[in-house]
Amino acid sequence: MSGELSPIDKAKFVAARQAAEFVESGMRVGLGTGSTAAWLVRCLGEKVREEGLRIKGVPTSTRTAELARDVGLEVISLDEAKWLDLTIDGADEFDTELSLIKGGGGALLQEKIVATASDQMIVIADAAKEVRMLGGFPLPVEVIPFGWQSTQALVEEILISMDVMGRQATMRMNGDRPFVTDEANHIIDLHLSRIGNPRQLSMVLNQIPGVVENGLFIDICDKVVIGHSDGRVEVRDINEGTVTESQLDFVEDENLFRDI
Ligand SMILES: O=C[C@H](O)[C@H](O)[C@H](O)COP(=O)(O)O
Repeated sequence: MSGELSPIDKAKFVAARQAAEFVESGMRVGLGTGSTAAWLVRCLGEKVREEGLRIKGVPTSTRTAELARDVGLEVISLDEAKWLDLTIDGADEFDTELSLIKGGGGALLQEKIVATASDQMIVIADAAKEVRMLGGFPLPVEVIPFGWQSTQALVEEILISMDVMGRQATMRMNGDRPFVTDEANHIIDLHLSRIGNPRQLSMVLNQIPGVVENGLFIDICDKVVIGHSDGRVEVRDINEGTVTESQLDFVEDENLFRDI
């Protein structure tokens, strides 16, 4: 990638740049997956090279692990880290309670395990990810391949019984084959348009035997760093209820602009 960033990439970049300031030397840091999290990984790589930041990173997917190593981060497994100081990740949607939909890139399982094993989770997002009610983005549900069609039928039955809007469930495809996650599972996307009670839906979905996990992150995220394409960054904190705002410059750094 070279030259001018698109407005959306500028927004993702400034969110990542700001969030990288929460990372301190000595920390064990969960590294999210996706295009926004990739900016974070690049920013951390830059801080390691330029400022001597010393951290151990736990990636949430094979592609994040690859990028993290490429930019010079020390990568360890969650089992080696056991517990993390902080996880920084992207999201597909967030609401006013900082509940999230994640898994657009299929990494929701590792992402939820890593975020839950962290003292703090910070989400980085462009402003378009903010919604009044979750559900506009299809909700990913990770299922084991064995009997996935029966699992999908059970999911659909539950959506009907809960009277959830939309109700359509589709197998995520990669070409003409089902998409396969890092854990060798499949993803069923639920096209719901609005999720009135995300907590209840999450609990009910996870009770179906073939369901491994779903992309609703409830009471996991502590802060959202929201980037705008003009360089403005807002930070919302669930505990302190604070909103801070700052303005970041775009930094022309060839290393940061490498393709994922
Ligand atoms: O599985 C993917 C992750 O949950 C991503 O963090 C999420 O889809 C957001 O991705 P992006 O930053 O590319 O919009």
